[in-house]
Amino acid sequence: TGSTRPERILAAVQRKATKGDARSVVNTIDQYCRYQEWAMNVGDEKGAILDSIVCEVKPSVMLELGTYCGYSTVRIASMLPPNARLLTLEFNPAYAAVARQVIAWAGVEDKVVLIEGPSGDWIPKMKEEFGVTSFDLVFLDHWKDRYLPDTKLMEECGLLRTGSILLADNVICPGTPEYLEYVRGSPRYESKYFRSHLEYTRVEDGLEKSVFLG
Ligand SMILES: O=C(NCCO)c1cc(-c2ccc(F)cc2)cc(O)c1O
Ligand SMILES: [Mg+2]
Repeated sequence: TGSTRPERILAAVQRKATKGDARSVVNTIDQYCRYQEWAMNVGDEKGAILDSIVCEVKPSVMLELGTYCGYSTVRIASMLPPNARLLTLEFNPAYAAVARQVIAWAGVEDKVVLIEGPSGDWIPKMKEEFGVTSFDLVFLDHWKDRYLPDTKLMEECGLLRTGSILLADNVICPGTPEYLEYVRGSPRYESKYFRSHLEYTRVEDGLEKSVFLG
């Protein structure tokens, strides 16, 4: 049995990135996925938009839905102050196993809590299990048909406060039509589209930033 794509990405990180240097981990993954084999990381172009929003919000408590290999986890964590926390949720145990090692190699494990399992099960437990009051910023990058149900669940569980920001990847490709319709049509959100491209390609994609108004 051969290696998996996430395992090959991890191998590239452990071979080429400087241990403890988060930016070199990010650059190594971008290099590998642009020139060796494509993978579904948010990537460098959309990643720069993500960086600007993380810098603007300066979240104390942030949630990422969909860890995959930990590329955006590392990218975000490298921009957070020491006392800030990034909770990241991954359903797929094989992805989570790789992400843990990428996060450790980058040296950001102290700011990251990686949680394995279904978002629908974990979101209602965030307060009791992780002492979360509300999220300052949520990055949605998991199964596209879970963006809307999980957003409604976060509302219902009181995990969003006035000013909480949702940042959603892939709203064009693969697309999240029901989610877009909801946040753009709801009086409870102020939404804005950041046009970009699908990671490492010329295909259109973008990020939707939605501020929860309470
Ligand atoms: O499914 C995705 N994420 C959740 C994984 O657990 C995902 C997929 C794609 C993509 C795939 C295949 C294609 F042809 C185009 C896009 C891109 C992404 O950025 C993604 O986040
Ligand atoms: Mg994505």
